[in-house]
Amino acid sequence: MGVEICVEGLTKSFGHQVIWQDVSLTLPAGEVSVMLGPSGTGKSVFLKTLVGLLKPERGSITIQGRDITKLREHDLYEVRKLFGVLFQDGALFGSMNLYDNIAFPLREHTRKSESEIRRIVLEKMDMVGLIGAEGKLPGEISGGMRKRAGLARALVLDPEIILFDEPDSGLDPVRVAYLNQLIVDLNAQIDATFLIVTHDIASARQVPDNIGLLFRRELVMFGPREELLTSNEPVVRQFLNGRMQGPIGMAEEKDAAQVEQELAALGDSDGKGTQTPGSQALTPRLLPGPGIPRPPRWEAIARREAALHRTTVASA
Ligand SMILES: Nc1ncnc2c1ncn2[C@@H]1O[C@H](COP(=O)(O)OP(=O)(O)OP(=O)(O)O)[C@@H](O)[C@H]1O
Repeated sequence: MGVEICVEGLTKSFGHQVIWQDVSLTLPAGEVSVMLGPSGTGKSVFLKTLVGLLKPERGSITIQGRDITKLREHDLYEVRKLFGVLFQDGALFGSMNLYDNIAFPLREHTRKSESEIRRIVLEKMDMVGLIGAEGKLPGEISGGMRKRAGLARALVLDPEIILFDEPDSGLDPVRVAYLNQLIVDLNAQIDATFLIVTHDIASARQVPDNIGLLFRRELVMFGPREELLTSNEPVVRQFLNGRMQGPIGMAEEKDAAQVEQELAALGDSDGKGTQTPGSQALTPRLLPGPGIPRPPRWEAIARREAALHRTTVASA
């Protein structure tokens, strides 16, 4: 069914370098959340901290009533079984064919028979559209197929939470569209809690229930997709529109006067986000494919989005 992850007051540093501080958010059970942020703002560090690979200095991460930042290695090992992680390059073993790569967690962490393992591996390969490629080596297949193989491997232990680290990196737009559909379909089918780190704005607009944005060592915003997409907060707007004008600079932050000037030139209020709330366009959400029932939460989301649409139309 997926589990909720509740993060409170989380701070992570490496030596004197604070990566982010006082991050608080709740990833709702079974929902898809996306974490955005300029390069180097610590999105991958956030994923690694959630899964217990990095220890934060302060704050808590509560999963099923336990603060995983306080767990000893043995208990952490148990909690990690709740997670499936899709690393950027799929993180496959180059010398093993896809079947053995995907079977690996089952052989390592369970006592299932080879026939049971075969059933599970083929089921997951089917879910990600890789049937027939069992004997291929990772080096013989495309980047998109490697991602899907990594995803099948992340699924074999039936995780409650799946973390995706830039699943779309290095893929062409068509492969990204297929992968996004696969993510939405999978979420509807297995109901796990998904957190996706991505730079792809089109994906961030269409796929998640919730969006977060890390910037200047802080979580600028985290909330329902429609709230972020219609937000007038300058950092959020700049990032979601992928433009140069705004608080986010090439290498460092810009000064306030420059930001104000740029936003004024764009006709974007006074740079302080004082436009009418909800005046930004809301991209339609990506729906599960034919034959895949929509999860129950979709009705409530559709009502929320329709209400927001009515407000937008009324204020236009
Ligand atoms: N193990 C580590 N030790 C020291 N510094 C680290 C470590 N891991 C990450 N960092 C630093 O943390 C910062 C954030 O890195 P991270 O990879 O999480 O950023 P990101 O937002 O995922 O970037 P990108 O979008 O470019 O992938 C970087 O400055 C990086 O050098």
